[in-house]
Amino acid sequence: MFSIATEKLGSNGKKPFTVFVEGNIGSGKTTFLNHFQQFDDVCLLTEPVEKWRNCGGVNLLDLMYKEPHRWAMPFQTYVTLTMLGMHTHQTTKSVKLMERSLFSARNCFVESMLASGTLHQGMYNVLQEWYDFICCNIHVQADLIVYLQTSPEVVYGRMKQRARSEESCVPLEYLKELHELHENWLIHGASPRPAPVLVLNADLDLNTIGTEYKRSETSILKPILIENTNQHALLTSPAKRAKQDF
Ligand SMILES: Nc1ncnc2c1ncn2[C@@H]1O[C@H](COP(=O)(O)OP(=O)(O)OP(=O)(O)O)[C@@H](O)[C@H]1O
Repeated sequence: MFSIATEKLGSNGKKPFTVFVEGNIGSGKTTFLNHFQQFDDVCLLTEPVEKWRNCGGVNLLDLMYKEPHRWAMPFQTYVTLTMLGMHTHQTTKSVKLMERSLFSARNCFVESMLASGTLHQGMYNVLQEWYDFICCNIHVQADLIVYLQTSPEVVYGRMKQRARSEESCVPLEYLKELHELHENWLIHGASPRPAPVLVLNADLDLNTIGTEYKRSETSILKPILIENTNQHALLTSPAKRAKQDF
């Protein structure tokens, strides 16, 4: 057994407060991350979809949808690798905000692929051994999960509208199944949740969702707010004031 050192300590001497943004396809994870661009001390890690679309010139996402029985397994192994890259990404920022995680790949996508027969039981078992190995040997920081909760019909409409070529054949049924798997995991706790879950209503459209995003700010920016309060307290402490007066 060996272990791999991951997270570098942040500038404040602590590991970054790590938040996973989870939700169905088209739930607005990228838009949610973009909202936090305005905060300097937040490291944003968007999902590596572009890597999946171009793995050395091969579009694995497309192949996975076109020939699932053949490509689901290599696709999942690449998802595992690229997600691990995000989990072990080092930052000196106080907060790390990630789009998805190894946990949603494991608890939602891989489960769905086993149930539909896309993944053979043997392939599934190999993936489970990888996840267990990672869990035991690599520190995966998790402090909060933001669940962008949607209804399948709403995200189906958004998916059709954005018309990503690889997703043209994705049926509403698949989104319903992924929705149930997210709900079972994040709301009902059918699989272990690595951190507390904050649920937001992501059915709202772009004009009204800002209030939902704002609602999450205090929870996500907690370490920054605490740090600022401490600094403020230091600046206004009697000793500091005396020094300033002098
Ligand atoms: N572990 C996985 N296994 C299979 N497919 C996956 C996996 N993770 C993501 N995908 C696929 O990758 C594509 C991107 O999906 P995802 O929901 O992660 O992002 P998104 O829809 O771009 O996010 P959003 O619209 O919420 O910003 C989808 O077609 C989805 O089915």
